[in-house]
Order: sequence, then structure tokens, then C-alpha cells
Amino acid sequence: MLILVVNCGSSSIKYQVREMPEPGQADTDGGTVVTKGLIENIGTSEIQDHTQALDILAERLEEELGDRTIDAAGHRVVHGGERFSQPVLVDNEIIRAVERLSPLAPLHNPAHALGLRAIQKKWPDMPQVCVFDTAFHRSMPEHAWRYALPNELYEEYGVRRYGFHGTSHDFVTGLAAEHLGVARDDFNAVVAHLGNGASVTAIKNGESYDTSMGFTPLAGLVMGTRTGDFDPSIITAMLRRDPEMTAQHLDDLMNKQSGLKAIAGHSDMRAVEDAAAAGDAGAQLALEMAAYRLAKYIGGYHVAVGGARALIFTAGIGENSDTFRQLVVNHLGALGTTLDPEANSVRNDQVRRISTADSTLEVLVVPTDEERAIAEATAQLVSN
Ligand SMILES: Nc1ncnc2c1ncn2[C@@H]1O[C@H](COP(=O)(O)OP(=O)(O)O)[C@@H](O)[C@H]1O
Ligand SMILES: CC(=O)OP(=O)(O)O
Ligand SMILES: [Mg+2]
Repeated sequence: MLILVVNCGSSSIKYQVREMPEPGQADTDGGTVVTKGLIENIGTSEIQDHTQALDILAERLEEELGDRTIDAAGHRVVHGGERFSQPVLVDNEIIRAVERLSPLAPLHNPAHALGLRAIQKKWPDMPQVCVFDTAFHRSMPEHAWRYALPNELYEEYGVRRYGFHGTSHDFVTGLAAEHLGVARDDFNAVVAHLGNGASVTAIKNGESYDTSMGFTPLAGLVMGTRTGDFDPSIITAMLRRDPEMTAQHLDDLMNKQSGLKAIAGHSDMRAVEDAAAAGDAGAQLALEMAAYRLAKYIGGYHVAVGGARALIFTAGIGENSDTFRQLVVNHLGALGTTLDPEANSVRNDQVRRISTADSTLEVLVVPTDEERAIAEATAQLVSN
């Protein structure tokens, strides 16, 4: 079965076509990638809108797939609100629901809705599935997801912690439990998904118990261009100083001008590490801030789940940066967690253990694959 996996952003569409085994077949190993790519600059004179981007995608697929046809499309949808705890088959009502969640994810959900409609128009008979970043976190207990704010903010505006990157946290949790030979229901762990956006999740009995992102993907860790946690009174203080300041300006400041970029001058971790190695003090500080913030979350989540068995690193930075992993674990001495430097320096795409034999938490690197997880969920739903 051929599955098109799409991640529609406001100005780009990332896609992958995977050949998936029929669900229920004994060996569902995630299938194989047939082709993948990126269409950028949507909303410019080059490519006007998502409909035009889809025309380009269709042309490329025709060239690359010949007369083979796509059986279904699976979409990454960042915000599923309180409604969606599972992937769903798409119809008009679902697209409207994704659109209605736009106030909670203004950078993401409007683009997802455009992508869903554009595909529906182009291939009316192709089934589509939405896979939500928030879904895995629907298992969090209320004391973890509530904010200590007046009730009507939750009741009327849905102000609560939702959490993101759920598809990835879920996927690597399963692989780690399997690797360690633990039943997933008994598995307690801390998962650090460290990409351009970064979040850390407390896993209790195989489910999400708490997570660092919140109402939006801004909260928690120090990221490439996002602040992560900071005192919200900074915002009101800025508004008092400059009453002309707009929500747009503040969103841009917190989401695009902050994080590593603000402290080191680079948002890309490789560039930050190179600058730090060359002696740049700002880059060294940025690394230390990001590692320290994450270490505090790990300690907190170890307590939250009643003792984690494993600490899992994943995504671009988590999978590739032995330097950053070492900086984080340097703070975990009080937990008795230590890395084996040789194991930590190994580079491959396998699930691997990088802690010493006597380390209290077993530290694993687990490569994530959100596209594979989306393709699997899509194949599963459309075959039922
Ligand atoms: N070898 C490496 N060393 C350090 N950082 C790396 C390395 N490879 C990739 N990264 C970092 O991973 C991040 C991107 O992660 P990724 O998961 O691809 O992001 P996203 O999917 O959120 O766009 C970037 O900060 C990049 O610098
Ligand atoms: C939700 C989120 O932060 O996504 P990304 O890491 O792709 O920016
Ligand atoms: Mg990512």
C-alpha cells in the first residue's frame, strides 16, 4: 500500500511516500521510503498557495511513481485540542475541526487545513488521515495539565497544557521498551525530543504523564529560536514600557528571536557547537543554559513517574550530538547517572545504550521516525 505522508507548514510542504506492508501482516517493519521531498516558498510570487503547491507535488509524484497510485494520505497535525486522542479518518467536519483549533496553533493548524482541502480537491477519492501531535498527551492527569489560572480561561478558551511531538514521544517509547525487554505498561522513562522544537516527556506505565510544552509549543526547553519557560510578567512589563507593542511582535520575539539564536547568535545546534568549540562565550553560555534547563526537567520527571528506568534522547540534536548529551548528563550526578564516553561517541541509526553499566538510569539513543509512525497509523485506519 502506498501512503503519502504530509507535513503542511504555512510556507512549505514536507512529504514522503512510503510503501507499507498490509496491516495485520506478521512483519510490519515500517515499510520503505519510495520518495520524499520539500516544496518551499508557498505564499510568494513563485508558488501562490497550497493548491498550487499540490499541483507541483502531483507532477513530481507522477514523475517519480509512474503509473503507481497513492492509496491514502496521512497528515501531521500539530494541534488536536481536547477532542482528538487518536488518528482519525478525514471528512469535511474533521477539516473544520482542525481549522477551528487555529487560535490554539496559529502557525500550524491553518496550513494543515489548507493542505487537507487541497488534497481533497485534487484527489477526491483518496482517503486522508490526521495524526495529531497532541494526541499522545491526552493521558496526562489533570494536576499536570491544569494551569493555576482562573477557571474561565480553561472553560472558555481552552487554556491548559496540551503538549506536542506526541507522535515521536510515543514511537521512541515503544522502541525503547522493546530494546530493554520491558512490557510497555510497566515502563517508566523520560524522553527528550531535541530538534528545532524541543520537548521532554515523563512516561509512566508507557503513557504520557507530563510534558514540557504547554498551551502552545513555546513552553519548556531552550530551543533553536524559542524561549521555553520564562516569567510571563516580562511580557506585561514590556507592554507597559511600549503600549504600541502588538501580539504579532511579541509572538515573533518569543518564537523566532529567542532561544539559542538570542544567546549564541545561531539557532542551529551544529553552528552553536562549532562556535563554542572555537571559544565563543555566548555559544558556550547558550549550550550550558539549554543543557541545564533540560537536566532540571529530567530530575523533576524522574520524581514525577516514581523513578524512571531510562532516559531517552531523540530527534536531530538528541540523536546526533554526543557533546550536548554529555553536557546534560553532567548535571545528573545526584541521580547516579553516567555516560560511557565511548558508547556516547558512536554514530549510527540504531537504538543504542550509551550509559555505563552501573548507571542508575539507562541512557538510550533512539532514532525517531514520525513519518513512519504516521504512515503506519494511516495504513491501519484506511484498511479497517
Ligand atoms: N551532528 C549534529 N550535531 C549537533 N547537532 C545536530 C547534528 N545533526 C543535526 N543537529 C541539529 O538538530 C537540529 C534539527 O533537528 P531536527 O529533528 O531535524 O529538527 P526539526 O524536525 O524540528 O526541524 C538542528 O539544531 C541541528 O543543528
Ligand atoms: C510542535 C513543534 O514544536 O514542532 P516542530 O518541532 O516541528 O517545530
Ligand atoms: Mg521535528
